[in-house]
Amino acid sequence: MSAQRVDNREMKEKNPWQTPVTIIITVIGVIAIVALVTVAVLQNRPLPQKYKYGIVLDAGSSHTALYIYEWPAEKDNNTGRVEQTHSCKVKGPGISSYAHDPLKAGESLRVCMQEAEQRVPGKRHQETPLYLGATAGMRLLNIENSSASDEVLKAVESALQKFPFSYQGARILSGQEEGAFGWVTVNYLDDRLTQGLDTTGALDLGGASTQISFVSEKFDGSESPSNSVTFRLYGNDYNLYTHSFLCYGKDQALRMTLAQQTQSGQASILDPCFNTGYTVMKNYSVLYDSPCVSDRKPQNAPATFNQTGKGNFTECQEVVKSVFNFTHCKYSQCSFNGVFQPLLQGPFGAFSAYYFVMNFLNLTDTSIPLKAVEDKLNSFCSTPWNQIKQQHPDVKVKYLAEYCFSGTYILTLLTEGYKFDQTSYSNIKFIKKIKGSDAGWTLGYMLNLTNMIPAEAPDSPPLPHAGYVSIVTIMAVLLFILFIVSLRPLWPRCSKQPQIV
Ligand SMILES: O=P(O)(O)OP(=O)(O)OP(=O)(O)OC[C@H]1O[C@@H](n2cnc3c(O)ncnc32)[C@H](O)[C@@H]1O
Repeated sequence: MSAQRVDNREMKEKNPWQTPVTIIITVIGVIAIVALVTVAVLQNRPLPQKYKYGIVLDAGSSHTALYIYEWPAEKDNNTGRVEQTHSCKVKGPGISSYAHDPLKAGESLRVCMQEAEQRVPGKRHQETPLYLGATAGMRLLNIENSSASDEVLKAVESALQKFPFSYQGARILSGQEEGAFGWVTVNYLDDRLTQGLDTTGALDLGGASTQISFVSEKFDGSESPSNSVTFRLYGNDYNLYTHSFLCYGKDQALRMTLAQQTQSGQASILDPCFNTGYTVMKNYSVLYDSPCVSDRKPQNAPATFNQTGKGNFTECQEVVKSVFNFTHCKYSQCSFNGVFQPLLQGPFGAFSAYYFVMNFLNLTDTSIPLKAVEDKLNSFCSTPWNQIKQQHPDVKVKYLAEYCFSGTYILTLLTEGYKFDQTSYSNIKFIKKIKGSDAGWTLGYMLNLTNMIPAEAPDSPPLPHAGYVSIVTIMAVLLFILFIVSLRPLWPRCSKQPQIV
């Protein structure tokens, strides 16, 4: 018995693992490593995300829409992070239609603005920039009656200032800005700018104007400087070709085709761009009340005329072509109306009315031959109006009645106007949204005004949280192993027989 006790005591003395100092060192080592990993996990955990907001009102010719954008607060300069979180369509017509009662233009925005108050968190209201940009409807009103357009903008401004956001102004965008910001939006949402990828062109068809914007190797801006916009974005230089055709939005283009058909001031017309059986009475002074046609109003015309559908695509295309001027061009090449256009290049995103119309007509597949597009339009235009109405009871009658014209106009604008051929047509994608955000000029406008697209590429991001934690954990485990190995001389040799001294 007593010999065994002596043995145990001697084994303890030989095995330093069992000495208090070694135990304390080991415990401290383990605690230090656990603390290191814990600090790595806890301290570097991302803080709960805070967001910033921006509001843009698109005051178009046909209507106004409000968009709310959101992005993580600490990543203003990062890429592809701004998203549209809400949109609101203002009831009623565009603000330019309130020229005779400007206060109503301001009032019309109230419901959507109240919605924005609900959607943006209260504590962010004051720092949220609010912009209103007016497009071709107001451009036309400004041409026609500049004091009326000033009054409308003033009324809109005072209505917007009543809301708790950081109001940044209401102004009329130039056609060039509208085209360029539409192009920025499309390429930003596609993540093409950050990565310096080849860009996508932008085709925007509004109610009163239409824009074409694209980058072409053949275009350096020298042949037509007024069509050139240069950008330096994320460290890359872009020389963008852009042109906005005022009056070539689909509503004003329709006016022009009607003006073309009523030049002799007749009391009725047989319109090939409307379905057979469609008939409506129109007012001459209302039709010609636009700078796009006002100088062509026939003398001695009656007050009204009857428009009756004839439903003939080929004849419709002839009327549509007559509103384009293809004869003079002082440049190496032109689209139409003597406007320079370089060679089409790359893919294109076509949005706004391009999408609404082609989507309705089931013509968004651009891989089909152009002949098939014509055939489909031919068949749609020749369908009697009654049948069209029966087949689409839920579609707004105004849109429904105009689809034959709108489809024919879009095909003519693209192929005869911009010179898309079978190959380049298949590079067009009709789009409404990209990653949840509407395609249009508003996002590009806000990104520009809030300086959210840097000229130079931002520094590469630090290690992500998960990577950081993994590295610290691996280092800690290695340290622990090293620590254990460094104590090797002190390891007990339990397998060996205790030495009897
Ligand atoms: O840019 P501007 O020229 O000022 O015009 P806008 O901003 O009012 O233009 P939109 O893109 O909102 O709309 C373009 C056109 O499409 C029409 N539109 C809207 N929804 C449509 C639908 O579902 N089907 C057919 N047309 C539609 C609308 O009336 C306009 O004529």
